[in-house]
Amino acid sequence: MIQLTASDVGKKYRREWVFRHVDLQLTSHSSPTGPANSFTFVGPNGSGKSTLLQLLSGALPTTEGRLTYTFQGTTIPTDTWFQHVTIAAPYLELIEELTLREMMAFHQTFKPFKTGLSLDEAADRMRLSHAIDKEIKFYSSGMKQRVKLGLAFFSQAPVVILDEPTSNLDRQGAAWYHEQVQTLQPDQLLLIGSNDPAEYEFCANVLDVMQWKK
Ligand SMILES: Nc1ncnc2c1ncn2[C@@H]1O[C@H](COP(=O)(O)OP(=O)(O)OP(=O)(O)O)[C@@H](O)[C@H]1O
Repeated sequence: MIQLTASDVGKKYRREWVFRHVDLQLTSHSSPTGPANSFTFVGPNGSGKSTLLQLLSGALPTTEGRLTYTFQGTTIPTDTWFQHVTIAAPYLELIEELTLREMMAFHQTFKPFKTGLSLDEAADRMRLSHAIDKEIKFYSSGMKQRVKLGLAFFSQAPVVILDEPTSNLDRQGAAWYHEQVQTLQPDQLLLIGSNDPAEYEFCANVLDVMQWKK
């Protein structure tokens, strides 16, 4: 079981607080069956969803308060937390000079895929078999988004963070996203940042970041 705890966390850019006094306990399911447990952070543009997700991923430091991470009962040092997290977000770019095959092989040098998933199978699950040997710079924005999401869905990571997951996806792409979410395992924890109710309709835990802006 994976657990993230935020205790009185706040983030300030220059002189402005984005949010303060965030207390959270985010835990994956302890039962070995069923879908992954998920939490969605909602709020208007600029309210701090992406900032909070980046803090929780360990990519940004907090200004005040404390984040603690435990995996299977053991506390994980902050500087190795990133090994447990996979993230897909608009501000995280793919290496566009690589082909999809090369991108997936590179990604797996630090985040292996779930056991047994080959590169060809992964491309097939992204619906990108036909473009596996094409450089990503020649992909459409929807194809790139499927690559970002696929890398997150298929990685063997206990925490999956998706910021604006269906941006650039058409209706078929959005349906594909919903299918893939269902394949996350019960011992994985899914965290979403969203403004679009259709992307988190399955999620039982919806948290408005505006509550931490007072
Ligand atoms: N690197 C930065 N330096 C200074 N201010 C920043 C930085 N990143 C974000 N901010 C500010 O922090 C606030 C929260 O931004 P954030 O991107 O987290 O919001 P968001 O809820 O994800 O917005 P959106 O829905 O538009 O993606 C905004 O006021 C933004 O201008």
